[in-house]
Amino acid sequence: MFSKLFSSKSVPKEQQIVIEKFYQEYTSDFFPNGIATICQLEQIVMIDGHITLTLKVPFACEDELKHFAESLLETHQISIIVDGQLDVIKIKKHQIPGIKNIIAISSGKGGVGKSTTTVNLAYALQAQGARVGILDADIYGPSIPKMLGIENEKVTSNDGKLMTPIEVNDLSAISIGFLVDKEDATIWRGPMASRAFGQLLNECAWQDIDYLLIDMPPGTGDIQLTLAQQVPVSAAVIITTPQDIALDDAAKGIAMFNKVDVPVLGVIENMSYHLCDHCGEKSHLFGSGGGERLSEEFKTKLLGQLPLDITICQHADSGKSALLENSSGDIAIQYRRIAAKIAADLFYQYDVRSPQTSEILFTQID
Ligand SMILES: Nc1ncnc2c1ncn2[C@@H]1O[C@H](COP(=O)(O)OP(=O)(O)OP(=O)(O)O)[C@@H](O)[C@H]1O
Repeated sequence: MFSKLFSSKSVPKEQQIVIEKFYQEYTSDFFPNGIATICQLEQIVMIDGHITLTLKVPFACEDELKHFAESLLETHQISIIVDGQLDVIKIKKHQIPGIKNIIAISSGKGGVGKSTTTVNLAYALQAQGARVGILDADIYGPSIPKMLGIENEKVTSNDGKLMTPIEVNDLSAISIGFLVDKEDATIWRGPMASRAFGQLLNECAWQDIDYLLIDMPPGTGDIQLTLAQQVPVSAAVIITTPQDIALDDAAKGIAMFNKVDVPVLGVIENMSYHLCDHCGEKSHLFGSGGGERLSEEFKTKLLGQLPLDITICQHADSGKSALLENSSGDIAIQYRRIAAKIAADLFYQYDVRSPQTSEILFTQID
């Protein structure tokens, strides 16, 4: 089977054999059953003097592919470049053109950092190789335009029918904030808000979006329930802070998604701790262990714990992100890791519901 794949004459035979064996046996947190059962090996060729392994990958995990190359170098002293060709699997069937998967980012309570986390996760998914969009469904308090540094933008249309999302740093974004003044939207009520939201989703010219993150309005009222039911959401992620009150509300959020059969991928505990600038000591200003207890109680995952950090706040206020400003810093790395977990868990969600071999899984999807 592999003779065809390894036909390049320029990659020495002994190295090909070692790489093939390593690929066949490699497992990690992201590939518990082996990378070979999930990713499709396309070719191993020499490009510009570098051994290049091309893989078709069904979820965004650029960092994990780098880790694969580093492990090979460490164990066998063979240096390769992994060229991950992302071909994201559509988890839930839907008719919205230009979008593969929709992920709701939700919080039971306002002010826990849902919009900030949405923006940073969007950049982090992008850093993992994906094309990402953000839909700001926070009709009453759209903060995404400001956090993306595009608050003065207004939506246009290329064809006179569909809205063209605003492009910023290769993200596509749409928000009620691009259509009406903030003050106008705050007086909208139930049906009007739902209609506006439906338009943002369905009447927008989305293009090649692997993951559309929806910044949900905070809370678990009628509007949130309607949105969760109306939209073909593949999965939800819950943002909370460690305070009891936020955790109680986050629990209501998980219960709401359970009620409408939307899988909850996990909980992100934001403002989880603070690192002292001087001594580096970790202090849990709002308590500790809450996110963990919550995820255990609801049999979901604690996807990550993010610090309370002034730079996160400053970046959000000035339309920036740690992912762009300091991409190798600790904060960026944490967001990237959470993003890869979300992408992987979303994929495995499909695998769990359809327990077939990965080969069948690839051919089965449209
Ligand atoms: N990890 C963090 N460290 C420091 N500041 C943060 C962090 N996360 C968010 N913030 C700040 O907290 C404030 C609230 O964040 P954000 O607007 O994202 O919350 P939200 O949950 O979306 O609120 P709402 O639901 O009311 O829209 C912002 O000023 C933001 O910069």
